[in-house]
Amino acid sequence: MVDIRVKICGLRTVADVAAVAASGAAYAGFVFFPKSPRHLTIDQARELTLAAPVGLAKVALVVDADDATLDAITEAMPLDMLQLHGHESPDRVAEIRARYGLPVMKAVGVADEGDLAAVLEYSLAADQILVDAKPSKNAALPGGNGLSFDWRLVAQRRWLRPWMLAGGLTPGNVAEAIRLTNARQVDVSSGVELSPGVKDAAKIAAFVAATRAPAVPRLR
Ligand SMILES: O=C(O)c1ccccc1N[C@@H]1O[C@H](COP(=O)(O)O)[C@@H](O)[C@H]1O
Repeated sequence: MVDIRVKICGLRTVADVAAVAASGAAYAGFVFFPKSPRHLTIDQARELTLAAPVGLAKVALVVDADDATLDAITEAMPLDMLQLHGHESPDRVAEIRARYGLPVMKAVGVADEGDLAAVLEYSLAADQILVDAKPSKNAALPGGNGLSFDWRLVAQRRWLRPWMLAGGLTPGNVAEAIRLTNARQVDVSSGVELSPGVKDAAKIAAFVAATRAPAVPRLR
């Protein structure tokens, strides 16, 4: 059985961190985007990252952040990865990667085949690509909307960089998403919540368990 690496994003409490660690997820995501119900202050995020056990990778999610914001975040807490979820150009991604010495995951929004060109564009600059659903034009958030895309668009894709599937995943659909796409990494936020920003330990455990289920057939 292939071990699928799971990222649970948008943690807001020490109990969330404990639930994610207990679930066997590989990554814990912390959101720095004031419009999000999952937004953390630097002090809040510092407390959560310090509570994370060794082995749980701590990911800071930012949206078009400037250097001052990134300086403040990276100086205040231990991090293992930066997730760029805005309109950062490939040059800006490379600049951030060099400046902070942390692996960078660039989010690419997908609604149709044409959007996949961006995966190649960012593959030289970023360490990983997050393939997420493209938000609607009037969406308040660039991610974390519980919106999925047609997974067949990324079925069996092989790219230069490791990639992670995101967008509208839930404990109920993640096994099928993995089966269809052959993704080795998955990311979820709203699908493991009781309400926006309120994570549920049982849903987190069920989500990770669903990625481990022997019923998930491998395609090769
Ligand atoms: O979660 C947020 O609030 C968020 C805010 C701004 C940008 C991205 C955000 N979340 C990311 O979006 C994916 C998909 O979310 P969902 O599972 O569809 O709710 C999530 O995993 C985060 O990486």
